[in-house]
Amino acid sequence: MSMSSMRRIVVVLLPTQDAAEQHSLLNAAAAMSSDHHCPLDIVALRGGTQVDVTPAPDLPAHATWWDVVHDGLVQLSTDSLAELAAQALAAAQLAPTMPRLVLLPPGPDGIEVAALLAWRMDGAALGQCMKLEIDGAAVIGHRAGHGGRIMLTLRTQQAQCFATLRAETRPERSALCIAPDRHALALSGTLPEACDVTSIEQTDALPSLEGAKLIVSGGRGMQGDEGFGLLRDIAQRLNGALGGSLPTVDAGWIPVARQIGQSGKFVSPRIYLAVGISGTLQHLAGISSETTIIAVNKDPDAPIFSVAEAGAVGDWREILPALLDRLESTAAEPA
Ligand SMILES: Cc1cc2nc3c(=O)[nH]c(=O)nc-3n(C[C@H](O)[C@H](O)[C@H](O)COP(=O)(O)OP(=O)(O)OC[C@H]3O[C@@H](n4cnc5c(N)ncnc54)[C@H](O)[C@@H]3O)c2cc1C
Repeated sequence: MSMSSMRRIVVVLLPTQDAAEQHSLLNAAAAMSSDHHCPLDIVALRGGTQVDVTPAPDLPAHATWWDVVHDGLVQLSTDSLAELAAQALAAAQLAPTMPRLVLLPPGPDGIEVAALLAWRMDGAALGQCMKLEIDGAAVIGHRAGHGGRIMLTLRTQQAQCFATLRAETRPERSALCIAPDRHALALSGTLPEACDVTSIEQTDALPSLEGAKLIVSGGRGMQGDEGFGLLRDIAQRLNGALGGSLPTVDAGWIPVARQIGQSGKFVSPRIYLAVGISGTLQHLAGISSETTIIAVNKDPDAPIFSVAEAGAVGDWREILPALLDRLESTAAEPA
């Protein structure tokens, strides 16, 4: 491969991202770097009080890890993170003359920081991609548009490209660990001033998907509000969060903030109860490979059963009321 078509891959890890998302991105970036013989740098950002990220996934031997700490990074706003990322890219001297593909973890913070960096560095912003290819001097990004209703293919030759990447397939559980070439960088450049934050009380009584240890999730098979009412009661009993597939958001049964999948949220609970969900790749792409899936579906051949650790074949109309009764009677039993 000629140097002119060589592209450096730089992964920027944010302190606001959860470990499963970071590992999934690192696995995908490592595979791309090995396939295309591209240099790979990982820039892990954190404030002075945050714990550092251990380079756990199986990284290629040629990877370089930059542990970047800034004592002034207290407020984790996307403006501060973008500023720190820009300072880190300059300080780590990641050959700005070589074309770069800069990758951030998927999710709202990653998307915003990628866009801010593209704007600052006059590069191409490819948005939240499900797949990225390097074809000579070009980078090709595949991503969903209009909430997953159309697929976009974006091709750019720009030297600086910025994207988030959520891999299409569930990454393998990673084998630990090749320690990459590791450097520490302490930065002290000015960061944007902290702004006042006003908290707005949530109207939704259930916990949000972010950080939830248990998620009760429904699909098109729930057929409406009655089914989702039962799921909500079960989630409340178990102190879990409520989620759903894309069609349930389209139907207005749950808010878009609770959509799980490729064009929705990435979640990594310990347990994911999937009811009336068929288990398409686009839905499973939003669930960590570390999560234990329990499925309820009336179709024994539904693909969700091939990834579920336990399940029940049957109609939710029979299974869920019995489950709720059981939870209520257990709660009522004297301790
Ligand atoms: C680019 C792109 C992005 C996408 N992004 C997402 C995304 O982020 N999230 C997402 O979810 N989808 C996404 N999709 C859509 C995805 O392809 C599927 O259409 C969707 O995941 C299917 O949702 P579902 O499982 O709820 O519905 P279905 O596939 O229709 O499955 C319904 C299931 O319910 C079962 N069922 C029916 N009645 C009952 C009953 N009474 N009791 C028990 N089981 C019952 C059926 O057997 C069936 O398995 C995306 C698609 C594209 C092209």
